[in-house]
Amino acid sequence: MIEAVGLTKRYGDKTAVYNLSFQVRPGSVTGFLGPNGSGKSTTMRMILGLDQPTSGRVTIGGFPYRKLPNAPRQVGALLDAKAVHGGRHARNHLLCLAQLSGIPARRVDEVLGVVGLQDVARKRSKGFSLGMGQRLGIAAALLGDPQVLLFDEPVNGLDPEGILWVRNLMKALAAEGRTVFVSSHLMSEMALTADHLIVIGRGQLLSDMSVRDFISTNSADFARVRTPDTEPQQREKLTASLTEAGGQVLPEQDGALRVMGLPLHRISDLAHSADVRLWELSPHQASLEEAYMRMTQGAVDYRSTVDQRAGLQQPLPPGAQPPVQMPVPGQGQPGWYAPPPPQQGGQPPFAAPGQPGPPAGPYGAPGGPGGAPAGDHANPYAQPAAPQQAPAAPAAPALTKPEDAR
Ligand SMILES: Nc1ncnc2c1ncn2[C@@H]1O[C@H](COP(=O)(O)OP(=O)(O)OP(=O)(O)O)[C@@H](O)[C@H]1O
Repeated sequence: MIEAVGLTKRYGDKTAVYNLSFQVRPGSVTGFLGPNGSGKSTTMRMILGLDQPTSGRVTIGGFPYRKLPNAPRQVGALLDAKAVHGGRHARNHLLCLAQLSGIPARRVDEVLGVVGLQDVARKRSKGFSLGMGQRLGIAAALLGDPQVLLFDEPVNGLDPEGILWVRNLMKALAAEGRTVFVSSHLMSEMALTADHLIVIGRGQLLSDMSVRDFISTNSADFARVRTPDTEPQQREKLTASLTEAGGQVLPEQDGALRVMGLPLHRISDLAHSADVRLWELSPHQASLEEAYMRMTQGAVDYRSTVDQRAGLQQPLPPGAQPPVQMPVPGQGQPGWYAPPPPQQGGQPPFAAPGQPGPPAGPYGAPGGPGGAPAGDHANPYAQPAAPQQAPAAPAAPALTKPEDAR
């Protein structure tokens, strides 16, 4: 188990992580979600002893990483897939890592097979695509057959087939009882991969709950109701009638109403009784991505001015509380963006009604046979598809993090 207690990290006057406490348990995939710059990588580096907390502590199995006996056999991590000596062959790179940690050479060939790089094992990694680099990084993480695995944005640069493979790999590793901690800024991906979610914004905890609870808390049903555009008084009349009947009514940016707490047939009856004509009455479900954006929108460091003009800061649904954000030294004023007044224009973030994406997902159960003995010759994670070939394309991947540019 990974446990953080009051974890805080400051770089000069910049607070990257503030008073973060959470637990990551074995046997499940825990998604670590947050917008760019929210402190995910910093937290992972502190877990791995690569950065010292300014205050608080984080332990793995009760030990800080640096005091963990035989750490490379217990903990594997993919932090930065580009941190590879590009002049080395993929196999040599893994061999060096294995030798440093006293891991037998045959394990190198095993993990190359696991990640589907066996056919390019003797190619220099500087010719690798971003996706191949990710696979090599994942191979390195798996080398010591560790019980605890950390992956920082593992699907970065992967094609859809690669994303599906990573998703199944994570689930298979967790099904074997391992602790799997995966960071991402994509809610949709985590909803399909993770069992549990830890959401942070500006280095602070925003949510810590199972995916199931996150979905039931955040993807409430609602109805969209539209009255004739030419008769605004009809809209007001209906709003009053629905509110009086116990419904929660929010204006949508396109002039429709979002109604919660009343079934469709009741809305229809109420409109009829109030002598209001309807142009639209349709059932919807708020998407998980929308809930995540709402949760983190006050904690986004980098925001397009176009987003602001377009009203991408969404109102809270009735009853929902904005995340409590304590002022953090070095982070300026924490903010919750108030809903724009209905007349100010703007659009909801998603044109179509959302699909919450059940955690089981369209891809079914984990691919690996749970409980397969470690080091078994049968490859529990191997993908059926052919490995990617060495690309002719240039290798230089796009910089993805602000710190890469430093
Ligand atoms: N070594 C450093 N020195 C100064 N500031 C840093 C350093 N490392 C991170 N930061 C800052 O701390 C904050 C958190 O960064 P971090 O990389 O942990 O976020 P992240 O959630 O992993 O972001 P991303 O999703 O973009 O990778 C950012 O504002 C970042 O610029």
